[in-house]
Amino acid sequence: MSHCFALIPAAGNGSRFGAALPKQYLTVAGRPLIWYAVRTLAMHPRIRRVYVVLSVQDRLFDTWDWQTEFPGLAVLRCGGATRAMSVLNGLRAMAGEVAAEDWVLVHDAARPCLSRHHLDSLIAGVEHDSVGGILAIPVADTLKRSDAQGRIAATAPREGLWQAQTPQMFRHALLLRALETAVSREPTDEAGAVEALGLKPKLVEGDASNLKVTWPRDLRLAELILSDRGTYL
Ligand SMILES: Nc1ccn([C@@H]2O[C@H](COP(=O)(O)OP(=O)(O)OP(=O)(O)O)[C@@H](O)[C@H]2O)c(=O)n1
Ligand SMILES: C[C@](O)(CO)[C@H](O)COP(=O)(O)O
Repeated sequence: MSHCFALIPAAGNGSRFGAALPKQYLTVAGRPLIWYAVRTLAMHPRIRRVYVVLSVQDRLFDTWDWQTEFPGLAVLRCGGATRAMSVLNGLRAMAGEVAAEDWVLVHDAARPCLSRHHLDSLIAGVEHDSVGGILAIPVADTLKRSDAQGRIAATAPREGLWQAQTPQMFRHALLLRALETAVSREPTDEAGAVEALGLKPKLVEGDASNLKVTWPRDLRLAELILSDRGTYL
């Protein structure tokens, strides 16, 4: 039977957020933002181990006592210049412990509102799939294409469009091959690299609560979601 592992790329610097420190280390209810994703993944009964990929220059991760709460957490100091490079380096570093057919669930450090329910849906939806798949949500709003003056150039059809989220779940060997092939093109997610092999990952419907903290306004929304769920302990 294939096992499931989680890989959290956390080597970004949050340039769009624009804080004094990388957004994964901003404090949310007394804990670093990344703690919430680590906690949900580490507590899921199907996930054998959680790996975190840090920048080699990272001096902030170790200011939190991770080992008391999450003794199995594995820290890989091999982040790269792009998200794809960080994930690829992480996959290479975990290769000794993870079999080719094992599943790897890649999840952004900046998506703190991942829930047990999201993980259950993704694993159930993908574990018997031959390619793998991702959480995503169908586009709900009417889409407008802008011109250079910030005016509407066209209304774009939204049929068949989804917003990609994480986790993105693929077998270790397939994802490694996909990223080794595509990394120089800087795919913004794992599915993009797998698609470039000519494969069609599965879309598993998630929900908008699994948002990514990209801009400062996203942080308040994430805090409200976590607080509403009683996730603050
Ligand atoms: N070189 C990089 C860039 C990003 N990430 C990680 O990829 C995830 C999603 O990326 P994004 O929101 O783009 O984060 P940042 O790169 O930090 O933000 P920005 O693009 O605004 O600089 C985050 O967990 C981030 O830490 C990474 O591990 N290595
Ligand atoms: C992986 C991702 O979170 C899926 O939405 C996204 O692609 C991350 O990259 P971006 O920098 O926000 O484009």
